[in-house]
Amino acid sequence: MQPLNHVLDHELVLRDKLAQLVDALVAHGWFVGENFVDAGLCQALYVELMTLAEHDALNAAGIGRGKQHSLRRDIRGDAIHWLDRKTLAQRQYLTAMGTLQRELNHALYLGLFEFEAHFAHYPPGAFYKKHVDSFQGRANRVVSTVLYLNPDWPMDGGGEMALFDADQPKCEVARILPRAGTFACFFSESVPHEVLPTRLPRASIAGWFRRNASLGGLIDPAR
Ligand SMILES: O=C(O)CCC(=O)C(=O)O
Ligand SMILES: [Fe+2]
Repeated sequence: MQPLNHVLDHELVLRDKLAQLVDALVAHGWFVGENFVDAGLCQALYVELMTLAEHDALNAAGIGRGKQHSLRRDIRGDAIHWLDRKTLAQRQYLTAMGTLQRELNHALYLGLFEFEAHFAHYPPGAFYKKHVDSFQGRANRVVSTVLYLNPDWPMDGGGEMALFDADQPKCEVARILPRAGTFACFFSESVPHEVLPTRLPRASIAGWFRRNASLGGLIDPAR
């Protein structure tokens, strides 16, 4: 059995991390934390994604949802695999996101009811042009998340995520190196962001907390 103070330490570290995340979301609309997710878990997720990539088990990512879905390599060049809870590492990550969902609902009354996420692999040269993850009036994606998985990332590796100010979308406010353990989240509707062209294979998990949005009797398509 773990000594009680050890368990309490962990609990306090988690509380502190979640409080920092919530404060940043409220103040700026976005949060970035380095070493935010356990290194062993990131390593397991990285191995899983790279194995999927080696076995051609990823699908070219598109834009738009439902009938509007289309492939646009001029807009985004990643290949994806939706998390399906089949491995322990995925279940551990989804459990952590469940904790974050409860905290966001508790602190910000966001009414989040679901989390969807996919692995993403950007081969050298790939990028994702500036966009927002959810359009006003169709706000079923409320909070976007990204966990980076590459064990090392050189300063000249490219592939950073640039975040832009919600009120001044031309104004870049952060540039994030995609290093394992770094976790970013932001409001899906208001924070424009972009993946700069990568020079190395780039591994991540993009995820979204959703609210149910059925439109005029139409059930919103899941993806
Ligand atoms: O991988 C990233 O840094 C961001 C990915 C992204 O913007 C998306 O998948 O919508
Ligand atoms: Fe995005």
